[in-house]
Amino acid sequence: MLKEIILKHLNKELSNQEVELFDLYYETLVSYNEHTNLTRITSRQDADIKHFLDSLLLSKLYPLDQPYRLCDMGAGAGFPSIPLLICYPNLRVVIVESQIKRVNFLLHLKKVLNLDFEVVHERAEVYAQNHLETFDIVTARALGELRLILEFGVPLLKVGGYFIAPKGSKYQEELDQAKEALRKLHMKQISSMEVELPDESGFRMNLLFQKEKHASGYPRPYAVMIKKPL
Ligand SMILES: C[S@@+](CC[C@H](N)C(=O)[O-])C[C@H]1O[C@@H](n2cnc3c(N)ncnc32)[C@H](O)[C@@H]1O
Repeated sequence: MLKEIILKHLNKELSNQEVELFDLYYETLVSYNEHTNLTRITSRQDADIKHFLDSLLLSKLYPLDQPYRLCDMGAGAGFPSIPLLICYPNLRVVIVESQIKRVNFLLHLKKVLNLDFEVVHERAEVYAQNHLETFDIVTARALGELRLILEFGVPLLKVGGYFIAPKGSKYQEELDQAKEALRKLHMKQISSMEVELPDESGFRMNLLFQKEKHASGYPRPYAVMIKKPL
């Protein structure tokens, strides 16, 4: 059960209201998924671990108890930002998602859960060009390799803001490849947290970076980023 999983791995007691919201989130996701493909993870046990717990683990990297502006790039069906918002309703969440079917699901979910967040139908790198230095925290799960998502997301951060990157077993390779991106975007690695998800559900390396200075000229157009990665 989610309550036990969260208590065990996050030492956090979910309130009845939070449990009800997660139940409703799960039901809404699974029933919408019957006509619109959003996720392959549909059993309750898998959703609890691979979606809800995995998202909430990010709260261990940095305290989220302030009204931070948080941007979740490519959130798909709402991960990791919606579980974080359920437990930290003080957050001011903006989701930037490029696929309309996922945007429509998120707007439906917003009504069903009666949560306050913004959904923008746009590519993250385009949104970033028009919203430089506006967020305290930027995150993205399964959106792309680290150096690419850093170029998408770091320009959105205020100086002093944090970039949170949940990564898998290839994290070291991605970190090595991202050296130049981290240098050019003035990002310093602050911490990392390694987690084995329960029930052999996979390995996680959650990475936390802080922005030291704003670098102008980023993000570059997508075609340039792909042709000449930082
Ligand atoms: C693999 S899914 C991951 C979804 C979610 N973050 C998760 O972990 O379950 C990647 C998502 O990013 C979206 N996406 C891909 N490229 C994007 C971009 N440039 N800007 C915004 N969203 C993007 C896709 O539509 C998709 O919903």
